[in-house]
Amino acid sequence: MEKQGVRGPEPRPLTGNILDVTSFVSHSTSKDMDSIHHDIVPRLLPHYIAWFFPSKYNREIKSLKMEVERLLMEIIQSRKDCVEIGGRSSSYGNDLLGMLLNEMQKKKGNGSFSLNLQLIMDECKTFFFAGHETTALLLTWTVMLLASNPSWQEKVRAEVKQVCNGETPSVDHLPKLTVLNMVINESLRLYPPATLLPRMAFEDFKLGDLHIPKGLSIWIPVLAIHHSEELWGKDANEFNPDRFASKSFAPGRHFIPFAAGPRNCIGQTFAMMEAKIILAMLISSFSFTISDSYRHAPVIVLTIKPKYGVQVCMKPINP
Ligand code: HEM
Repeated sequence: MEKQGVRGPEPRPLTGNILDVTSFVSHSTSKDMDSIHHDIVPRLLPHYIAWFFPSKYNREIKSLKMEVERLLMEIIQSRKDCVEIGGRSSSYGNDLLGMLLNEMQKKKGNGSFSLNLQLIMDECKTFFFAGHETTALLLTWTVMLLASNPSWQEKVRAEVKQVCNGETPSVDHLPKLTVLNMVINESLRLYPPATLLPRMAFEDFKLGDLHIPKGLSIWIPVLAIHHSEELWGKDANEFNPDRFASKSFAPGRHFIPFAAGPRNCIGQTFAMMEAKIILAMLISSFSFTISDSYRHAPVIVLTIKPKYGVQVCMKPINP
């Protein structure tokens, strides 16, 4: 990790978190199904009971759920009104919600699987949940890394200046922002927003020396894989975007921030495009350093978040 100009505590590797994750995974794959059930069911039972208990917390969750559904229903209804009442439009729109509503209308009454409003609302919730915090965290950690590594910040700024030439970044510019792409990949490697991928074995199979029985839950430890010295070398815990410059680098094997295979992230290209545009705009308008009040404390609560936030000092750059 470069140290020039870094104020406040130096970002530290994530060893503690990685060990926790690894030990959980090896624990859960080395036991047979029966003992796992014996272990896990008693541990989870209080949580199930707590879930249905009408506590203040549970009442708040339910009321927030209703509020989200009410807001979504309002948006859906206004789209429907445009087409069905006013005849102001022949389509529900060309965004995701519009496409789902158009599909629901087409399939109505033809006997095949049809979408209903509840399913559409659930899809909207999935996309919001899957797409919002993950992208926000990618931006947060990348800003922290750039603020702590001024020479990489300069390299990205010079590239954006040369490629975009003062224009707002467009779809034509994005493939040319290769240094920015390397920095984003390195940020996703060090701080993958989705730290674990839960899977379940649908049939018995062998994984190396391990026998995996049908029905076993397997948690793929993304964070541990991304920090493995065996896979990434001695500097696995350091910020070194250059590792992504190599042509021999094979995405999808050791680098899985968006998972891999048929259930990988459907929003991957969108998220990368969004991140590149936002970071390119930010870096061409501001220079930033990490604040003295920043405390490096990544915590894992499904995603990996900075416990005390990321405070940076921003200075406008005169064009
Ligand atoms: C940096 C940003 C993002 C990261 C790191 C990320 C990561 C992931 C990962 C790891 C999965 C697989 C989860 C699993 O298999 O257990 C996933 C699935 C998914 N993501 Fe993303 N995601 C990001 C942004 C987005 C965005 C912007 C959207 C939507 C606009 C999105 C929508 C989805 C959806 C719908 C799925 C479920 C796909 C399926 O099950 O077939 N994600 N994401």
